[in-house]
Amino acid sequence: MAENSRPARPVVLGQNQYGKAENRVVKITRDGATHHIKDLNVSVALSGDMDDVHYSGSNAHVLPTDTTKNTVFAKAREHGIESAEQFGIHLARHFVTSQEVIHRARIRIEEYAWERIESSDANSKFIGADEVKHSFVRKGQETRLTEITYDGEQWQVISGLKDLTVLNSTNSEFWGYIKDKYTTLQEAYDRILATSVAAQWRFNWTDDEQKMPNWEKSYEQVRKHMLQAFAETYSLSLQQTLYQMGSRIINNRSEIDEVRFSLPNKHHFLVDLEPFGLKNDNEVYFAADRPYGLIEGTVVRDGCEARIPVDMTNL
Ligand SMILES: O=c1[nH]c(=O)c2[nH]c(=O)[nH]c2[nH]1
Repeated sequence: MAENSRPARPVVLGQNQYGKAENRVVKITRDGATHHIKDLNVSVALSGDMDDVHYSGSNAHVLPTDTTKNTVFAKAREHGIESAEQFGIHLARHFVTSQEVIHRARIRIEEYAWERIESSDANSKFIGADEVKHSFVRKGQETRLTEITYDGEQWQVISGLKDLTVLNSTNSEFWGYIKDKYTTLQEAYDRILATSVAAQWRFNWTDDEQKMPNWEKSYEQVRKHMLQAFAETYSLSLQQTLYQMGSRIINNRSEIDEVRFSLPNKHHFLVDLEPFGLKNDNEVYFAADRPYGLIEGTVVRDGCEARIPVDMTNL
């Protein structure tokens, strides 16, 4: 057989590519008290001289997918994420120019957009700004919910929302918890706190003699108070934040007697970049999707009954 010619094969390998898909990288850039967030889902697909690994199992030309994952996180720190396009171009160039055997890189990126949470009047006077500088709500509408029950005499209206995703890039700690022989969690003194809020609230309008609430205004105000309480609470646990969100609603909205929350703790783990000689001072995070802590609870006006079914909020 002539050198470089391929052996005759009855079955021939066609197009192929490989890499790590869906690297969930969150980059926080701190400009004093003002934080900026970039939240990406980055998928890497590489192709090149990959015949051998398929035909014979030789890995000599394989840059491990694990390395492509590490590269995404390290480059987020080293190069920064100005835009998804700029980051994708940088990554693709890196893979193709740093490894002779890689001839083509395809980088696909989904970007999740966030906007800042507006401050309450009291807090904006306190911090001197209309927005909380480290608090964000995911763009895109949440789903609004309602359930109405009528038995010919009494009304029960429970309204709510789901998929309202919020994030604080600072002002969250978690420490002082039970440690048993299975505990490995390190105490956190400055962590990301993120959740996708599912909440339901019960109106105290129960009969036609009572003045009916303004449902539209009520929804808008509940949502606002919920977001502001999330943003403005210095949190020692998601449980504490849950209670603050509920009590802010109960204290500000006389038409509501009870709120129930189901709050998944959307964990963001600081990526260890030390092996690549990089410091990671609360900048680059891996946004894990599962498993997640699930924090649930009811907040009720003193003297009122809790009637929202415990397992309703996950629907
Ligand atoms: O806010 C939190 N509450 C918990 O109960 C908990 N448990 C955990 O591992 N992390 C956290 N965070």
